[in-house]
Amino acid sequence: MQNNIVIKADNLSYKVNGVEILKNVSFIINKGEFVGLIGPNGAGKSTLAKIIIGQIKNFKGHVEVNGTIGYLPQIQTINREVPILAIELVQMGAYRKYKRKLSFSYKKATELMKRVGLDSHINQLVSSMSGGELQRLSLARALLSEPDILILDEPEAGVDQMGKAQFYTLIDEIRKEHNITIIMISHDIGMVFEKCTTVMCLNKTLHCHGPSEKISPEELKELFPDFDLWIRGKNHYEREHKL
Ligand SMILES: Nc1ncnc2c1ncn2[C@@H]1O[C@H](COP(=O)(O)OP(=O)(O)OP(=O)(O)O)[C@@H](O)[C@H]1O
Repeated sequence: MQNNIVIKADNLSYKVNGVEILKNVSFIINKGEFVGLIGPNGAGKSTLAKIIIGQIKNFKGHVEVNGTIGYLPQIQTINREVPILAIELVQMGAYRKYKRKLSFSYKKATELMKRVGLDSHINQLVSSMSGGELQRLSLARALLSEPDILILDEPEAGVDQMGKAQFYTLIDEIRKEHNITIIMISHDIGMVFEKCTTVMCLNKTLHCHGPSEKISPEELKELFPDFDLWIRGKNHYEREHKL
């Protein structure tokens, strides 16, 4: 694989109980891209992410990953009832890398919590944190193992519009600071077109894929026939904020 390619997928297909979830999906993602992965409910976005991270193995086709991956699952999957402190949740991100010696990761976890704006929450119970705070906490946890690629599954769920915009900006800054590649699954088409360098539109097959400015509203309308928010980027954002 060429040096600048971090993920190469060839003809990925996946069925569950005879039902086709993904069909002949092929793409290349280059180092440093900020990819927005969009598509309607049930399009196969999370399934594709699980194939890339190696959680699903019985697919057809081939996927090659050049680098380590940090994964932020959907926020709803985090069990908020476990009595654990915020800093401990972040340290858990080093579980594999430091082989259980969590004390090694304390300093780094503290630095990352500061970077995501949670320095005053270090000793707070996870159960008492807000949705937006929890999302940034998960980001710090995923960054602890210094991944080359970060995959985020709907990080904006449960976060208000302003929180969303701040989170996307934070992700973009971190992408540049750490020189990492980001794949973000999202339902916020406007935000994706504003912040991501590349857009992938999936609905079982890959409908369109390319630089965000090259994807036409017509292509999006084809994927989201009932969707009236295809007016891209800034216009959509300004409308949302009534600027
Ligand atoms: N283990 C499974 N058993 C049965 N069906 C599954 C399984 N995993 C995924 N599916 C189905 O595959 C389809 C794609 O699911 P997936 O979660 O990948 O979609 P998605 O694009 O991430 O959707 P959403 O935007 O709603 O989160 C859905 O119809 C889902 O019900």
